Amino acid sequence: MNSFVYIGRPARVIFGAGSLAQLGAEIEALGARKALILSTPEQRASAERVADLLGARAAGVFDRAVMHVPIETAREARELAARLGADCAVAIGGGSTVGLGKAIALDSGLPIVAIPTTYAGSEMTTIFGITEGGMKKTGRDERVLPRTVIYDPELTLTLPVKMSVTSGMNAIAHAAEGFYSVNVNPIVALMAQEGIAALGRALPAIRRSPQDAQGRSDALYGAWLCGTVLASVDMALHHKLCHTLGGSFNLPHAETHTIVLPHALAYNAAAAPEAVQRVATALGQRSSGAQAVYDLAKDNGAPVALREIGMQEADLDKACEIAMSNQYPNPRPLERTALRQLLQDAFEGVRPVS
Ligand SMILES: NC(=O)C1=CN([C@@H]2O[C@H](COP(=O)(O)OP(=O)(O)OC[C@H]3O[C@@H](n4cnc5c(N)ncnc54)[C@H](O)[C@@H]3O)[C@@H](O)[C@H]2O)C=CC1
Ligand SMILES: O=C(O)/C=C\C(=O)CC(=O)O
Repeated sequence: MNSFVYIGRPARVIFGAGSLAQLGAEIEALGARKALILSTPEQRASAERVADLLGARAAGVFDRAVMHVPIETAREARELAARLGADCAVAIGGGSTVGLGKAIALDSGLPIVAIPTTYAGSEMTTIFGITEGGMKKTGRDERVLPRTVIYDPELTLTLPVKMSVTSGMNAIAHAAEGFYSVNVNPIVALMAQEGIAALGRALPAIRRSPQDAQGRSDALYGAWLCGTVLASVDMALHHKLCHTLGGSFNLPHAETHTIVLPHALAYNAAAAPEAVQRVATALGQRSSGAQAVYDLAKDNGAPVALREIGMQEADLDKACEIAMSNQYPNPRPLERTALRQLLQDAFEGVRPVS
C-alpha cells in the first residue's frame, strides 16, 4: 500500500429516525443556551417545529436561506444572531441552509448544529460558498464544519422523489470523483464504496415508495459517507464543470450534477479505469461506471439532458472556454475538443457508449 494522509474531522453525528428529539440535549452538550434557527422560506414550518422543541432555548428563526449564500443574507443572519444573543445556530434543510450556517460560522465562530434534509452532504465538509456581486467564492475552512449533525430520516420523507434522486446523485458524484482523486486513500475509498452502494439501494426504493423508511435511512447514511469523501479529498473535472454550469448559466445544482456525472466519468474512464469501474461495482452493475450512473438517474425519473434544465445550446462553446481556462488535477488532461463533446453529450442526454 502506498503511503497516504487521512484527516478525521471531529463532527458528532446523531443518526436515526426520531433523532431530532435529541436536539435540546445536543445544544446543551455544546455548552450553548440560545439557538438561532435557520431555514429556507419553504421550510419555515420545520424551523418552527424546531423552535417549539427548543422552547426557551430558541432565540428566533431566520427563514431566508437561498441557494449559493448571498453575502447580504449571511450578514443579516449574523447580525440577527448577535442581536438576539444566540450562542449557536441550528440549520435545518439542504445544502443552501447548511451553507448559510457555514457563512455565519466563518466570521463569528458560532457553533453550528446541522440537521440535513437533503443528500447534498455539505454538513460533513469544511467547504463554504458565498456569493458577492454575482460571483460565488468557495473555500475550505475548519471553522465552518458543523459541530453536531443530526441525521433524522423522518425529516426527509417530504423531499419530493425527483429532488431525492437528483440530490442522491449529487452525493454519488462526491464519492465517484473521490475514487480517482489525486489524494484518494484507502479509507476514503471505503467510504466512497459504501456511500454509493447505500444510495444505489435507496434511490429506487424511494422512487417506488417515498415513505420507505429503510430507503430514506440508507440515503442519509450514504449522503453522510459521500459528504465525508468530498470533505477529505480534492474533486476534479466533474465538480469543476458543475460549478461552471451552475455559476455562469444559473443551472440548478443537484440536477446539473445528475446530468454531467455520466459524461465526466466517461471522459475519465480510460485514464482511471479501475476507479471509474468501482462506481459500477458499488452500484452492483456490470455496465461501465458512466452507464451505471446514467441508468440509475434515468430509471428513477431524473433529468439526463442539460437541455431539459434550461441550458442553451448556443452557450456550450462559452461553457467549454470557461472550463478550459481553469486548469486543475484530473485523471485525463483537459482537451478542448473532447470537453466540448462531453458538453454536447450532456446537453443531448445521450447514454455514454462505454
Ligand atoms: N459546501 C459543501 O460542501 C456543499 C455545498 N452544496 C451547496 O448546497 C446547495 C444545494 O443544496 P441542495 O441540498 O441541493 O438544495 P437546497 O438546500 O437549495 O434545497 C432545495 C429545496 O428543497 C427544499 N427542501 C430541502 N429539504 C426538504 C425536505 N426534506 N422536504 C421538502 N423540501 C425540502 C428546500 O427548502 C429548497 O427549497 C448549493 O448551493 C451547493 O453549492 C452542496 C453540496 C456540498
Ligand atoms: O459550491 C459550494 O457551495 C461548495 C461545494 C459544492 O457545492 C459541492 C458540490 O458541487 O456539490
